[in-house]
Amino acid sequence: MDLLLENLTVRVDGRALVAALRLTVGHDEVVGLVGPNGSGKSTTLRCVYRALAPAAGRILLDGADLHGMRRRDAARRVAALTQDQRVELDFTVFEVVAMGRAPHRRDHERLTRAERELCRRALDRLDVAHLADRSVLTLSGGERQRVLIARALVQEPRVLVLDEPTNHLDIRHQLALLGLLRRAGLTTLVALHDLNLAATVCDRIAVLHEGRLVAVGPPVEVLTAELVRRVFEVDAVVVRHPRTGAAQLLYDAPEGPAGG
Ligand SMILES: Nc1ncnc2c1ncn2[C@@H]1O[C@H](COP(=O)(O)OP(=O)(O)OP(=O)(O)O)[C@@H](O)[C@H]1O
Repeated sequence: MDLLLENLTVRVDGRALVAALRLTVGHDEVVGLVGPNGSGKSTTLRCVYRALAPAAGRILLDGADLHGMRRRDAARRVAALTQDQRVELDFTVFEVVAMGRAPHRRDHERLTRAERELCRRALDRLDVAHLADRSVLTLSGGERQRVLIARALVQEPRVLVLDEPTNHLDIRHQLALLGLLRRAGLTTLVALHDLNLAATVCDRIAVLHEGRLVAVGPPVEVLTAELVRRVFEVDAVVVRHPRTGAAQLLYDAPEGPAGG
């Protein structure tokens, strides 16, 4: 499914938080949204999972206006992992993952055998099967994050929107998650702070600066020392990973090296 952000503009109190953003994410493509704090990444994603409505422009899914759809129809197509998703009720991990089926079921309908199997597979893929019967209230930050990603997958969306999904994850689970996103076969838009992770996993990177798209393209083309200095205000050397060829940044230490 193709996702098209067509001249997306979001205004709050007359100020444009995102201005005339045009971006496509193709079927089976992983596009990374990067940019400094406050550049409009979460605001953009919030429009895609319909927590915010655009002031101007449209979001199209295979040509259909996402904000014109019934809530349930949108929820069958788009799953989101947001920054502020909390699970404060005493449900088990399995129950929380099963909630991802809600857009596909009528209220109080029992899960089918196939749906239970789908949930089990998602628990396995996110390495949380051993926690299935635990209360979500007892989980660590990284475990909870993986449970919420499993819930997004059982929603069987066509489009996946993730806001900083590697938050709380140790490096093994960060890489495992990003590998999973690559193999998921979904239209994926993911906000990431870590430019090296973004360069490792994304087909294309879109760079936001003060609410505007300033660059988009394959990581090796977009992540230049000049762009990193202009947008992120840090000095870095861009190298190629000796085994994968991915662009990777080596940042200059701030003045006064540790221990120096
Ligand atoms: N409801 C709101 N009212 C006023 N300003 C807002 C609102 N929501 C967001 N903003 C502002 O819009 C700008 C963009 O915020 P956004 O959360 O999209 O940035 P971000 O790129 O995701 O940042 P971060 O990297 O810090 O998560 C920020 O300056 C933020 O303070």
